[in-house]
Amino acid sequence: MNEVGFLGLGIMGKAMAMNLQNNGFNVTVWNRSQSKCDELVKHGISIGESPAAVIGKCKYTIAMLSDPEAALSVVFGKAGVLEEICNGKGYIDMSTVDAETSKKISEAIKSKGGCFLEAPVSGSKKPAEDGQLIILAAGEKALYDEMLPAFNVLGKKSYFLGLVGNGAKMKIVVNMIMGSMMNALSEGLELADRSGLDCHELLDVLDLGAIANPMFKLKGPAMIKNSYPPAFPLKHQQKDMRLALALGDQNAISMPVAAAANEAFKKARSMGFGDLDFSAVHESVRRYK
Ligand SMILES: NC(=O)C1=CN([C@@H]2O[C@H](COP(=O)(O)OP(=O)(O)OC[C@H]3O[C@@H](n4cnc5c(N)ncnc54)[C@H](OP(=O)(O)O)[C@@H]3O)[C@@H](O)[C@H]2O)C=CC1
Ligand SMILES: O=CC(=O)O
Repeated sequence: MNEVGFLGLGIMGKAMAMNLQNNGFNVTVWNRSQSKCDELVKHGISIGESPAAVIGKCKYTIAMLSDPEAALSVVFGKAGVLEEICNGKGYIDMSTVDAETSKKISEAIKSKGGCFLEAPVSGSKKPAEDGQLIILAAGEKALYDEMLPAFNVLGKKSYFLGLVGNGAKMKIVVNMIMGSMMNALSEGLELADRSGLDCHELLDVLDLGAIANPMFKLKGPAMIKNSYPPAFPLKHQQKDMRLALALGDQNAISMPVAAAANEAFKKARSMGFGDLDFSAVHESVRRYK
């Protein structure tokens, strides 16, 4: 397995496609905006003119797209995945979407004889560049086994979680927790600052105690400087909170903390911070001075 297709060259997709190419795979890419494909040609990566063209060329094709709408349109749209998927080909969607979207895609792929795996990832731009993602796969186990050489390049650990939908749900639950934690840090930094404390000392104290975590350590110093270079865009974190709240609705789980965090991310989006890092939710607290 060394010919792999890759659809979607955003922050994550570009890093993942490059990793595969640098580690012995021959990658063929497609992206809605052609300029992002052109940048990769100098690294030996080939370009397909549509999702269908990539599927036609490659036995295995990975997708890394922004949201459920994008994932569906690349599969069901004109010159989309469904036009060329067939017996003997595998489609692996690594985007963060809800379980219903994933199941819809799975059923369509299977109706054409293809194999499907959902495989969303935990870990951001840097883990994607370093091949240190956590892969949350579900769907056809045989395809999972065939994809392990690629997953071993992309990630530090892969899980097979069973039926399609379980990978999507696991990813959404993880990101719901992450989004709530980011809001707690934002409020904590603001409270420390406005009550006369040193925010760097707050981060030191947090880092020594029971709630130390890599996210606070990584994002905290930049947040103190009001700097939010996008690694995980805020608009995608808010999408994940929205999907988590919908999953909570389906299961009648009361989630007031997640609901409040979602409101803060929505506020930050309405303030124009959707394309910045999700830590920019800090601005929705800060600007209420
Ligand atoms: N960034 C991160 O830290 C992480 C992100 N994720 C998830 O991975 C996925 C990708 O994230 P990321 O790379 O950050 O996102 P980006 O916003 O950087 O990239 C999104 C990609 O989706 C494409 N796209 C958007 N809408 C459409 C559409 N209608 N049709 C076709 N293509 C479309 C974009 O194409 P174009 O270039 O033309 O706009 C681009 O290739 C998301 O689901 C996100 O939640 C998961 C883990 C970490
Ligand atoms: O989905 C985002 C991440 O950091 O994981």
